[in-house]
Amino acid sequence: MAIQRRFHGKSTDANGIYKKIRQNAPKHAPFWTGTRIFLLVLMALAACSAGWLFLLWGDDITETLVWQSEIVQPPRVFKVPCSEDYNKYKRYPGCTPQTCGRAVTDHMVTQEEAHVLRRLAERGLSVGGSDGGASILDLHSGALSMGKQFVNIYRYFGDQIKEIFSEEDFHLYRDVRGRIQQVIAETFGLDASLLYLTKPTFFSRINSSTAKTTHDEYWHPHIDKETYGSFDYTSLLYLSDYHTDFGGGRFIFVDADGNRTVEPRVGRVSFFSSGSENLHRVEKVEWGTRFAITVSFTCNPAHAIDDPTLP
Ligand SMILES: O=C(O)CCC(=O)C(=O)O
Ligand SMILES: [Fe+2]
Repeated sequence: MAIQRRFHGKSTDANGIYKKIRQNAPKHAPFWTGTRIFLLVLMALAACSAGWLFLLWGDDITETLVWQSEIVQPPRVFKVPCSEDYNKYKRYPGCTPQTCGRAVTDHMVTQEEAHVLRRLAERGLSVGGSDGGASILDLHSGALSMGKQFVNIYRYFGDQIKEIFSEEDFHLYRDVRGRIQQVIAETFGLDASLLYLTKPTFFSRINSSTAKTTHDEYWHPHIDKETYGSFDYTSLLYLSDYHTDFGGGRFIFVDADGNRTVEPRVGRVSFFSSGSENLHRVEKVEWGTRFAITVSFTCNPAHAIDDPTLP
């Protein structure tokens, strides 16, 4: 009852207020009608633009850090605060990440060099390859995906390996990794001689076929320092073009406030500190074939590996 009485009281007051508003309202309404139409048009335009942006960016991309069509000369650097991850490991002054971030440059490796490396990967992987998803070729350990497992390409082919790879190929591979090491050191303010190549460093080939084993599921979000242990800096050299050679397959940084992507381009080098500040994944490849090299670096000399040489 009490509630009913209060409701009636308020209702009477409210009626009075509405009457006052109506009395004070201007008699001519055209101004309001025009504004309403203007607002409706504005809302329709906003909805259309949102639709276009949706089509352009896909459903889960907040920002494209570098588009495939761009040519980035000096590294484009995006700083991010370092995670605590590095505190769990021995610190190496002059190398252990103190400034963290991501960077991309198209200026370190020419398109011709990238094409030579891609042909190397094509030849190596053509003799093996997984049953679906991603296949890898590691010139350091010799690991090559084959069906549902891996073989050692050097043992498998013996002397015939020289029919697949040449000294020049290996020379270029070593040279390119040296340049990448240099640009990482310059960008993060490190002493390049305190940075060491580490494992796994490998070529990847990804297509739209269904992965048959967990090894070949390349699309899961991950932190390189957790996944691989020794990594302090990860770099990726792309050997094929997003849009032209393959669809899907963009590299995505999975940040708390959204997803930021790097679109692969032949000769593009993308590099970043390997801790959880750079959680990332690769979008599923929808068509075509995507080639890349993951070149990894550590600050811990105990995890250093040598450059590969032809046996
Ligand atoms: O190929 C890429 O773009 C990323 C590969 C990657 O995340 C990795 O090798 O850890
Ligand atoms: Fe990774």
